[in-house]
Amino acid sequence: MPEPLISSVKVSKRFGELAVLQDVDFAVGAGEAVGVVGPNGAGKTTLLSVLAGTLRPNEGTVRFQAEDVTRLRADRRCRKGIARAYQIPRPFDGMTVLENVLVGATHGAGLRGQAAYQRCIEVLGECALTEVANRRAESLGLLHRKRMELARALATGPSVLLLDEIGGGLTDAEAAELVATIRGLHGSGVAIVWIEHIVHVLVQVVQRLVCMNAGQIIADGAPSDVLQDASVIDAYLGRRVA
Ligand SMILES: Nc1ncnc2c1ncn2[C@@H]1O[C@H](COP(=O)(O)OP(=O)(O)OP(=O)(O)O)[C@@H](O)[C@H]1O
Repeated sequence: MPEPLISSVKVSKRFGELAVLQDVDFAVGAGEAVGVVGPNGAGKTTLLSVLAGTLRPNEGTVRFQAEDVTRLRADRRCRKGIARAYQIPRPFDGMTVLENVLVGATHGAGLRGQAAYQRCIEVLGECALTEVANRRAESLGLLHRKRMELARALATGPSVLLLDEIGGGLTDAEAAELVATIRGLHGSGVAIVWIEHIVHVLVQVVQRLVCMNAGQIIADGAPSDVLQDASVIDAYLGRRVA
């Protein structure tokens, strides 16, 4: 087996007495798109935080590009190529869309001057934000805010993009537009780990689905197989999905 791009190896995380992750082995290959589903409180966001470096596991290791990054801070991991976009976009108000994305290019990727600006122009295009580049972030609607959250993460030049329920709150038409954008990003070679409760949206992008329950991975495989897995139906879906 080749070394995965990013992985957790026997990762456990506790909050006080609460065991939120238990011995979780999770691996994503370069350029792969993996969806993560599971009931509320299953530990999905915690796993993403452990991969991104905003949470330190109690046991186990996180590896990225064949390096043990368990003790590396989130900003250092970002420089190496691990970027994260949040469910609730966190724009810098008072700044334009372009300026927000520039923060990702300068602080996240360490680019300066023309190189940073050029990266932003490319990313704004990839995220269909060119037309609103000079608008203030706080004036944007939800879909554009989500796109900007993506663009800021993308401007850091990631090899893997960690997405946490980025489809939440969108209409079906808006979600379809976001799917098209994320498919484009994946097509350009960025690996994607996407937590999402809207399963029919998720499976339009990912080739592999992981289901978590009570801090453990209970299924991992092709989306069609995982969605028919009896333990996944029991723990999460409640019924078979077509
Ligand atoms: N900082 C924290 N301190 C204490 N408990 C926490 C903390 N963060 C998460 N938890 C608890 O850990 C458990 C797992 O939370 P997590 O957010 O990882 O679940 P999730 O699968 O992402 O759920 P959801 O689908 O609702 O977002 C929950 O019981 C949650 O309340």
